[in-house]
Order: sequence, then structure tokens, then C-alpha cells
Amino acid sequence: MKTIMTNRKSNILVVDDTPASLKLLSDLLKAEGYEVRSAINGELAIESAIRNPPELMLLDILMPVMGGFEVCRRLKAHPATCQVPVIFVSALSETDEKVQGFALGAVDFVTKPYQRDELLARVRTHLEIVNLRDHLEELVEERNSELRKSQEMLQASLQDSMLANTHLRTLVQTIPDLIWLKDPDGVYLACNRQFERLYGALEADIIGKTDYDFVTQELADFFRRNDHRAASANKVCANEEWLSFADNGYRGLFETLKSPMLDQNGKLIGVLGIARDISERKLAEAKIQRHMHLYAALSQGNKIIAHCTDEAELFLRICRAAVELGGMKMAWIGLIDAAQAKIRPVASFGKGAEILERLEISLDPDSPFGNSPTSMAIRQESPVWCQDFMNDPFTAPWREEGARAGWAASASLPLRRNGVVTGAFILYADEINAFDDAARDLLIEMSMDINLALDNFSRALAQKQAEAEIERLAFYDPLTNLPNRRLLYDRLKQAIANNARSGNHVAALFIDLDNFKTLNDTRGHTIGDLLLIEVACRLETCLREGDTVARLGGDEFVVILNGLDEDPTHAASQAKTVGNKILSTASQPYQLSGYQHHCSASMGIGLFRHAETTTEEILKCIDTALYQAKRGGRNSLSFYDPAMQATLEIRAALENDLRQALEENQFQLYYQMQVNQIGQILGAEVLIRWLHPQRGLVSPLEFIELAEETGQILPIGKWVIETACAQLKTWENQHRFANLQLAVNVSAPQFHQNDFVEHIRHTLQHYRLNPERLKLELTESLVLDDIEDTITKMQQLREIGVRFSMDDFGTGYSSLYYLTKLPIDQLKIDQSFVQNIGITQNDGVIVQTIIGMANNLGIESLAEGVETEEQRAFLEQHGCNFYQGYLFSRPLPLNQFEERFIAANTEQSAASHVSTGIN
Ligand SMILES: Nc1nc2c(ncn2[C@@H]2O[C@H](COP(=O)(O)O[C@H]3[C@@H](O)[C@H](n4cnc5c(=O)[nH]c(N)nc54)O[C@@H]3COP(=O)(O)O)[C@@H](O)[C@H]2O)c(=O)[nH]1
Repeated sequence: MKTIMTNRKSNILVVDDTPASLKLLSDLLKAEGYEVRSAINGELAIESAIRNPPELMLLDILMPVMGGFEVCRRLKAHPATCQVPVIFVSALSETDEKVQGFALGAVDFVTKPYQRDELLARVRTHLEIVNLRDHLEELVEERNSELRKSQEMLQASLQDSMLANTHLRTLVQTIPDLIWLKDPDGVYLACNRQFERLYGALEADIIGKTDYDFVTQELADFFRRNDHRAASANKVCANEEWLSFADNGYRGLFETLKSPMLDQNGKLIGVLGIARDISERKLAEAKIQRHMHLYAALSQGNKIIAHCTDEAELFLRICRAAVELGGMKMAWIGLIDAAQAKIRPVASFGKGAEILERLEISLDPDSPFGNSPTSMAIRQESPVWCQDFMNDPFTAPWREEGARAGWAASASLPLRRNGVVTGAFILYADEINAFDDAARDLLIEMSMDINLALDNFSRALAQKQAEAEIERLAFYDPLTNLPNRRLLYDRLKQAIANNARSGNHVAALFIDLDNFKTLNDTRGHTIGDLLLIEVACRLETCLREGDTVARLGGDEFVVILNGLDEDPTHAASQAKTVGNKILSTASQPYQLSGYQHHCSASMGIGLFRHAETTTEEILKCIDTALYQAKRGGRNSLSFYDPAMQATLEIRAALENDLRQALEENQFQLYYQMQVNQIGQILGAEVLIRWLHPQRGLVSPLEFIELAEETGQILPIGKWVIETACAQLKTWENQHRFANLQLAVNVSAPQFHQNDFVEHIRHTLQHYRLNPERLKLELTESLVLDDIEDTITKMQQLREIGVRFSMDDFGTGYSSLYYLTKLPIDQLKIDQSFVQNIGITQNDGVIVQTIIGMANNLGIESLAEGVETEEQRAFLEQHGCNFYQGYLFSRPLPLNQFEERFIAANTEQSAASHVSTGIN
């Protein structure tokens, strides 16, 4: 209990209009230790009390202006003073007056004159009462304040609880998850709004029912099993389940948590279920997973690219990474097949890869298979994403296969090599819309990495090719790709060394094409090159592995045959067999850019086995043998003969001299008469002679071929024609020679010169010569070299009157076909047949046949090389019209020919005189 006694001095206001009374009372109270204020009238008393309310007032009643009752009334009416206890101290002592005073709120009444002790006792008592009252009031106030506080707290707690309840309700209703409560029997106790959507019913209609009232038995069983699981495990159990909503048909994957609910005693009172839609999260997770996979594939791709040196391996491993790490169903790489305007698969991996074999993807937009996503990606040079493979209008032709393989989406990314689109990287996913922005970025990066690798491959390939090319140029002939001279030397050295050890022979075959120069000069180098390429191929087909064929240059090839027999005879026979095979193969007709060419080859062979033989020596030997073969007639082979070496050296010197012969006027024409059946000289064949300053008269047999090979035949041939024409002109002006004709030999290179016709025409015009007196002798091989060119030129010359004789007839192809096509005037039966008349029956028959052929075609026949009367008689007997040969005359210098002609004419005219009787 709080003490009511205080040490403080109580504050008392004393009011009395009598100053003495006022002082007496004040002093009395002061003496008791009170703090005393005094007021001399009612107004001052009120003012003082209101300003500073006293704890007790001693108030006189009878005062002028305002009596004590009025003062008391006013004080009780004022809020500041209404509580101040008032003790009337008055001379009035009537009960009524006291009653009035108490009615006005006084607490006591002391009658004057008062007893000091009584007054003080009353003052003390009232002051105590005041104290008690104040204390009580304080206690009451304290209590009230506590009550107020607890009321406020109660109020606040009530409000909190109401708010919490509202929040809880709002929370449960607002939460996007499905929430429900079931009792242990599976009967619903409560659910939220989301759950109402699931069953399409209000909570009120759900409560009291079970899952069996809303879903299939199977699904309800499933739910029950999970309820039981949570209940028996006595802990939260989670599971994933697909739920379909009754309100809008939405179906999604939910993660469901089931918590057992227990009462205070731990008894199961139900199961709380919360289901959260995790479809989007799952999709997002799947997406991230896909990206992670693709990222892994990309990283793996980078590793593969860093390590792979082979393009095919790279493609396969990239496809494999896209499937195994990138989560793709299938991946493949196709390259553009420009010739067929198609995409050719070169690598694939994954499900459905086998389909590619029968898959047709065209690049032609007009083709039914030309608008696939891949075709478009390649044409547009940018990726094409097909997010719904089975419903994309452009995938129709491939949908059936795609369905079998489970393709739901596809990506086609163009691949570039050095910036040029050369193919595509194609991937199939088993999900629609599998290629979102992030997946696209990763795949684009992957394709760019492949491009980078392709660029690197190209660079490496180019480098390799450049190195190979450098080696090829150093060791191989660029035209035929055969080993060149340098490599041949190496191989020869090696072959000699190897075979010397084993005791075997090595054969070196030097092959030279006959008349190659003519082909080159007449048909041009391009055709010549084609022939060389073809010959190189054919040579390779004749050899075994381990043998070598090399091109030395021009039309010269060398073959090395290894491991021939130890016995030289046997080895020679082996070499000869291969040599003949080569010659036979080389002489088959060639198709050179639509032009058919016949050609033959000559071959020189040498056999070696001594380690000390040098390559230079070998080449020199086989070169000699080759020359020998050529001398012996083309299209033949010859083994090395040391005696030939000397001849070759002479030939080299001759070649040198030949260059100056024309300039130094060393050539001369000889004339060999041609006669008819009655021995009349009709003309002559002009035959060139070389009056060599040191060697004397050189036969054309020794230098014509050389001149042909070196090209000297062109100026020499021109000189012969011009000299012959000049001679004809001279004769034209001399009556007795005026009718003579001259036959001029024309070489193949000469005839096939572009300006040959023009040259003849010009020469005839120059000498104003009758063209019929000029007869050009062409050989069969010349004609067949280039039959079209020959026909054209012969016809052009025939039109101006020039005549033609087919020289050496019977030694070549003797084709009846070309005889009918060419404007030939004369067949010249080769002397080899003529000279065998009477010796071999065959040649006699051939001669007869040629004459018969000529007669049938209305062509003259002239037999050359007639040496005996028997031959002449035989020829005459079988209808040959004209003859030439030693029987009549050898080729003669001009003056001798003219003398012989004059003499013969003189004889003939004498004979005709005798026969006609003229003298
Ligand atoms: N392109 C040119 N070729 C020419 C020219 N001059 C000659 N030749 C060719 O040279 C080859 C050899 O000629 P040649 O040594 O003059 O021999 C000719 C005659 O002398 C020879 N002949 C003539 N009659 C007989 C004979 O009875 N017996 C015999 N053993 N030889 C004889 O025949 C050669 C003539 O041959 P052909 O030309 O086939 O009529 C020779 O191939 C010449 O063609 C020239 O200017 N240009």
C-alpha cells in the first residue's frame, strides 16, 4: 500500500475579511508547519485558488462584496478548484447555514471562535482526507490506466487475430497452389479456390466427398496411395502428377506435397495436400537442360575441331556430339553436289540416319524435293528453323520418314568453306519448338566453328597441295604427270643398284612417237598435248607395278623394267615382249578432241645390270637404239648396238650442216624421167640432192627425215617447188620441152602447213604456169594424217588444175575409201613391189591389184623402181600406163636429163620416120 504521509508542507489558503482573524489563523497554521497563503476577500481568494489550487481552503462566510458561500460555489464550479476541500470558518453556527455550506461542497464547518486544537485537528484530518483522496485517485487512475491498457491490448489482439484470420483465408485463397485437407478416410474437409477449379466444384460441394466422386478410379487410387504414404511415413511426402482442370481443360504437371495432420495427442486427424503447377518450371528446366546439352555438344565440338585433321572424321564426330551430348535425335552433314543440284549426305549419327540413303533433297526450287528447310537454308545462305516438323508445309515429302524417326523440329544451318556455302549441318529434335533463341545461338556458334574448321582444312589442303605441286613440278612432268627426267635418273640409278645386287637385268626402253612433230605443226600444240597425255596413259597400262614410265620431254618417253631375268637372252625376250606390247598399244587409233589420229612409235631398248653403269650412259645407249629403230622403219623396236653410236654422231653433224645448206645454195634438183608404155618421156620426178662441201653428194634418204624432224623441210620443200616451177617455165619457153610435166615430192609437214595451197597458187601465178604440168606426190601416211585437211587442200589445188600422184602406194593403208574421196590422178606403185615382180608371187599379185584398182577408179598407174625389161613387160601386160626406174634412167642433173630427153625424142622421131617411111 502506498503511504499517504508525505513530508511536504501542505498548502493552505486562508480567506477572511478581518485582517486580524486572517493573521491569527495564518500564524496558527504556519506554526504547525503549513505553507499558508491568505486572501482578504472572496475575489482575491478565487483568483489565488484558481492560479494555484491549494490543498485546503479555510473560508470565512461573512465577507463584504462576496460572501464565503458564493466563493465556495464559484470554486466548486471551476474545474481547477472544484476538488479543493473547503472548510468554512465562520461565526455562523446555524444548522441551516451549515447545511447550505455542505450543500455548496464544503467539507467542514468550524465555528468562530474556534478551538486551536480542534481547528488544527480538523485541518489535519481534511488534509489527510485530501491526501487519502488524492492517493485513492491515483490508485484509481493507475488501475484505470492498467484497465485501459489491457483493454487496448485485448482490442488490438482481437483485431490482430481477426486480421490474421482474414490474411490466412486470403492467403489460402490467393495462393496459386492447390490446397486441401482430407480426413484419414480421404474425405475432404476444406480446399481453396484453386482446388475448386480442379474439380470444377465449390468448396461446399467438395467437402464431405472423396476423390472417387470426381476422378477415375485409377487416379483416385493413386491419390489415396499417396495420402496413405504420407500418413504412414508420418512426414511430408512429395510426388509429381499430371492434373487436368475441370474448369478450362488445362493439364499440367504438379508437384504435390502431402503432410500428415496430427492432434495434440499425436493422433492422425487428416492429410494436408498442397499441389504446385511445375509445368513451366519443368519446361524451363528442360530448356536449360537442352541448352546445357547443346553447350556440352558445342564444347565437345570445339575439342573435336581442335584435334581432327580429317574432314570426314570431323563431320562424323560433330554429328555424334550433337546427338550424344547435345540431346538431338539425329544430326547429319550434307555437301552440295553441284553437278546434280543435290545435297549429298557425308556424315550422320542418330535415330533415322539410315533414312538419309533414300532421302532426296534437291537444290532446284522447281523440284518437288527442292524446298526442304535444308534446300532453303543453302539457297538463302542462312539458318532455317523448322519448329514443328510434322506440320510445316515445307516438310511434306519427308514427313512420313520423320514421323518414324520421331523428328519434331529441325534446324538447317548452312556450312561455309572460305565464305562460300558448300553444305549444311542439319539437326532433328524430338520436341516441337526445341530451337529457342539460346539454342539457335549455340547451334549457330557450332556451325561457325565447323566453318572455321573447314577453312583450316582448306588452308591445310592448299598448303599440302602446294607442297605436293612443288614436289610434282620438281619430279613430275606437268602435262602427263609421269616422272620427269630428274626422277627418271633417280629411278634408273636405284634400279641399276637394286638389280645389280640381285643379279637381275634392268631394261630401259626409249620410246619416241613417229611423226609427232607433224601432228604438232599441223594440228597445233593442244592436240599434240592430248596425244602425249593419252600415250602416257597407255604406257602405264602396259607396265607392272614397280616399273617406271617417265617423260623426258617432247614425244620422248623412257620405261624402266625391273627384275628381268639373269640370263641376258631371256631378259631381252622379256623386254621385247613388253616393248611390242607398248608399240601395239601406242599404234591404236586416238580420238583427240573429235579428231581421229593414227600414230606409231619407235623404241630403243637397252639391257643393264652393272652397278657402275651411269644413267647418262644408259640414256645414250637407248637413244642410239631408238635411232636405229627409226632407221629400220618406224613402228619398230631395236636393241642397243654400239655401232649405231657412230652413225648418230654423224647424224648430229649433218643436222648442223643442214641449217646452212639452203643459204649456201648446196641443194640441187635431179630429174628422173617418167615414160609411157611406148617409152615416150612425159616428164620427170624431181629428186633433191645435197652437194655437201665435205661429204660430196648426200642422198635425200640421209637428210629428208632429218629435215622433217627439225622443220628444215619447210624452207627446203618451198625451194624444191619454186625451182621445179621455174624449170617448167623455162621449158615452156623452149618448144621441145614445152609439154614436160614435173612430179614434186611433198612432205607431210610441208603439205599440212596452213599456207601450203596459197604458196602453190602464188608460185604458179608468179611463173604464169599451166598448173596441169605440176604433179604433187603425196604419201599415204601424209594423206591419212589428217584426212579432212588433205581433202580440202587437194580439192582447192585440183580446182586450179594441179595434179596429184599417190606415192609409195601399197605400203600403207591402201584404203579404197580414201581413194574415192581424194582427187587423185595417179597411183604410184611402190618400187618394193615392182622389184619383187617375178620373185615373190605375192608382190606380183599386189601390183596387179593396184593396177586394177587404178583402172577401175579411172586413175593412171605409174610403177616406180622399174629396173628390168621383165618388170616393165609384166607391168605393161597388166595394164600399167607409166613407168619410172633405172631401166629408163637414173635421176640426173638437169642438163643430162635434157640431153637424154633430146636424144630420146630424136630417136623416137627417127623411129617414127622409119616406121612411117619418112627420112
Ligand atoms: N620431200 C621430198 N622428198 C624427196 C625429195 N627428193 C627426194 N625425196 C625423197 O627421198 C627419198 C629418196 O630419194 P632418192 O634417193 O632420190 O631415191 C629416188 C630414186 O632415186 C629411187 N629410184 C628411182 N628408180 C629406181 C630404181 O629403178 N631402182 C632403185 N633402187 N631406186 C630407184 O627411188 C626414189 C624415188 O622415190 P619416190 O619419191 O618414192 O618416187 C625418196 O623417198 C624421195 O621421195 C624432195 O625434193 N622432197
